[in-house]
Amino acid sequence: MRSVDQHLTEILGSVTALPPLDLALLEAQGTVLAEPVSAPVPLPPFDNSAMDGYAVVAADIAAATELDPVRLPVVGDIVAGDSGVAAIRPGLTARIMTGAPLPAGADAVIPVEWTDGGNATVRITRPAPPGNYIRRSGEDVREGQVVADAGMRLNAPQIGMIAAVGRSRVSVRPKPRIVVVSTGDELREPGSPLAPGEIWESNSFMLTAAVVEAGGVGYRQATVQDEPAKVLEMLQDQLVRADAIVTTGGVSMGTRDVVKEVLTGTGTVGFHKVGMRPGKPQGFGLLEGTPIFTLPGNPVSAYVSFQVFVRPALMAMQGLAPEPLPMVSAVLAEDVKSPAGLRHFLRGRLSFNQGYTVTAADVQGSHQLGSLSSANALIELPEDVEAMPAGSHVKVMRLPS
Ligand SMILES: Nc1nc2c(c(=O)[nH]1)N[C@H]1C(S)=C(S)[C@@H](COP(=O)(O)OP(=O)(O)OC[C@H]3O[C@@H](n4cnc5c(N)ncnc54)[C@H](O)[C@@H]3O)O[C@H]1N2
Ligand code: MOO
Repeated sequence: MRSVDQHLTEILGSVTALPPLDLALLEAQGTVLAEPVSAPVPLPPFDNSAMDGYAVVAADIAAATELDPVRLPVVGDIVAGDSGVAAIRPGLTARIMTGAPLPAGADAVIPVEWTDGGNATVRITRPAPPGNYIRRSGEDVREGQVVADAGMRLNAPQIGMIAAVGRSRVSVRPKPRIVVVSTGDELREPGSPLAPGEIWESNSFMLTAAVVEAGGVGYRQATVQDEPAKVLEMLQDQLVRADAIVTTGGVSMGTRDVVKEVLTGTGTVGFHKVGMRPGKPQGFGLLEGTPIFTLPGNPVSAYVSFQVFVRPALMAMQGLAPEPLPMVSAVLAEDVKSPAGLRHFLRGRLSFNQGYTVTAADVQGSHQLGSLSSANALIELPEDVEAMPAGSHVKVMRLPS
């Protein structure tokens, strides 16, 4: 039997970051930048007004009050998009709109609310210091500044930032394309009727969704029968569209454990008992250079295996650190038991009230998907722990929410 850490080390030693791809900005949403993006010009590129109002020389209005306003002739109108060649001299003002370039000679902007809004002449009722409501060139981003670094996932703010520095395309690590395959003669498509002995197929739906949650593109492949030639042919057919393949089922000790049968000795695929519960029977290797993860068929085992082994690999393929899901320390609400020598992942409910508390689900069988779907966390108990009393601090992996 190998440990969880040994199995993960083998996996991470075999997967590499996907080669960068040049994508149009919106196509790059959710991908990870492969190179830093920097600003070719400062932002804002020019000094401009933060308010709709009047550009003035601050000294001209130093004595302005409600009772004794300063009157200034309005010599022009400057709107956003103007070329910025306008200028004023002391004693004059120009009407200016938010985002419009500050005219040469002006050193303050007076919002229209501090004036009578005049067109030819304006009465200003309050003084303002130099710099008032002026947005200076470069005060957002300096010329040459890196605004998004390699390794950053492109969410809405980063996409906005990259557009704001004038870039329409970016070099990114594409989302890994993961083909998810279920095997089992007993499996039927949801929506179709069940004959005796059959169940509705759920693993491939769950894991295709988990791939998306981990930043990949999931391709759900229809279930194949437990027939060795068909399984191998289907897996080989999938290689053209897969950066990795994830299978569930057919990897333990049964007479029809077809995934194990056809992949043993194929490529570099190896099968191991891993010291964890759930998720003991695992397979991993490269099939014509493509990573393949053969996860156990019990639904909870498949899910936990995905989070523990496949997710970190997906991170690495995106050029990210192979992080586990976020972990927090929580206080156990009740006593728990754990099998000796195995890392135990218990489904639980994590709640926050000044600190985190976690309650293990009542049932923990690896076929009991109900307790996974109502869990929001996995309690991770180390191999050397056999019991933990209520009140102990435990490591808890938060499930994607
Ligand atoms: N003699 C032994 N038997 C088993 C062992 C063992 O060590 N010795 N290990 C057990 C453990 S632990 C697990 S986990 C399972 C893994 O079995 P397989 O990976 O071979 O999976 P299957 O036998 O195909 O299925 C197991 C179980 O899960 C259901 N299943 C499978 N695929 C799906 C799916 N896509 N959607 C929903 N449910 C699925 C399947 O019907 C079975 O009930 O082996 C134990 N046995
Ligand atoms: O290890 Mo199996 O994956 O628990 O049910």
